[in-house]
Amino acid sequence: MSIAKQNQDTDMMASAQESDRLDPLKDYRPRFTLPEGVIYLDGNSLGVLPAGLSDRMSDVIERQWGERLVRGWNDAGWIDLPSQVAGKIAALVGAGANCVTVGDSTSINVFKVLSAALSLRPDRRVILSDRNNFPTDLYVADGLTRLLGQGYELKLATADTMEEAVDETVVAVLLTEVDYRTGERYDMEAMTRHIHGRGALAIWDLCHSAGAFPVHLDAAGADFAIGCGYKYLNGGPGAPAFLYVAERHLNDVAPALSGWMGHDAPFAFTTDYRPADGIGRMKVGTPPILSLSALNIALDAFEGVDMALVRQKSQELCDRFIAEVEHRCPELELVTPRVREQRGSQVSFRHPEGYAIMQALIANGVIGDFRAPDILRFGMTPLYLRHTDIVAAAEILERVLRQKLWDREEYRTRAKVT
Ligand SMILES: Cc1ncc(COP(=O)(O)O)c(C=O)c1O
Ligand SMILES: Nc1c(O)cccc1C(=O)C[C@H](N)C(=O)O
Repeated sequence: MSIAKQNQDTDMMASAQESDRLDPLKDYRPRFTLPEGVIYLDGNSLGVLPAGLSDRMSDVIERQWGERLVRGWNDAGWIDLPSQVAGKIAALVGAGANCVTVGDSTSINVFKVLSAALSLRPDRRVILSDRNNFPTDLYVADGLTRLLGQGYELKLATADTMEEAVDETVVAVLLTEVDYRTGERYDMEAMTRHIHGRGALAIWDLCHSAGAFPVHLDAAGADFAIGCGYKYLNGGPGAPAFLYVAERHLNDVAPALSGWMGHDAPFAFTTDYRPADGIGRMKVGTPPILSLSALNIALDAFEGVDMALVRQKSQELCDRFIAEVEHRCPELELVTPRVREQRGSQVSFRHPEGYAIMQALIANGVIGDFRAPDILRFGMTPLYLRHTDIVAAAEILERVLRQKLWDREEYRTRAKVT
């Protein structure tokens, strides 16, 4: 290695150390349990384990469930747990607490909000989405149009053509704020305004937004939103998802999944369905108390956190990672926008051997993930990542490439889950 490069590397590490020293979020790291010897850059797929969660879950399992048994619905407050968790999530996504509910998966919630949106504008027949949206959103939207028939259809555009594609046939536009592959971010407020200008409804998927940076659903005028609990919210694998309905629509939406928990009086056990007032009607079945408890506990890690500082640090980590990787690994092509406002909280690079490179990187202690066909994806989670982690991760990535550590058959064999 040249002396000049060595000096530059030393300067970059010194700058990261200084940023860590001054980091206003540094005291939050102990709120998480992080395995030794791992730099975790995949909190955008599955969040880490919050500290103290297992002890608190033992209490839920052994005391609430084991001892209280069915009495737990009342004594342990299980029946109100969805509202309690919804309140915590509402605060993170800029929504009134009465506009959010928690439960089901994101996919199911996509179905619920789409069908609710269609019920508001029966004169229009087109659902519009982004061709690059996360597949489940497209599959569910397509499935719903097939179920409904009657001329309903899903149309697709791209970020460049989206505005133009919102015409007088469109009933709802279903967009993910941050692209799961590239990290590119829609301007939620401007796009929502445009969608409304064309007489359509705006539905936002916040899977890659909630807990990653401040979201302002009410202020942006969004009509509906959904998001998952297991990424930046750290609720654990398969954690319940959330759903938002703007206050102005709360009592007008007709739930397609009219389950008993969304009934006005579930324990009256009447034969006829009468939707609950407000957001309660979007509930379907029995809340999953164990996973909801884990999400509830996980959300405590956000207590007192200034999300503006999270955004600031996330962008610094993204910038630092881009600079480090471009300096060390010129063969990787950046696919995430360089402009801070145009991206979420992840950085992605492209390489034809991306899968094998990611496996070698993971084997060497840096966990990111791979998205087909060729994207290496790195999530930035400011509450527990340090600037020095970013430099160390880039150093290891450089070693994996320079020493061709990825060039092994075992790293080319695709796992079931990537
Ligand atoms: C944008 C987006 N929507 C939806 C999902 C998944 O939905 P579900 O929670 O139903 O698996 C993901 C990731 O899994 C996602 O990235
Ligand atoms: N939900 C996932 C799962 O059940 C298994 C593996 C990964 C995931 C993910 O969250 C993928 C993620 N939505 C993505 O952005 O690629």
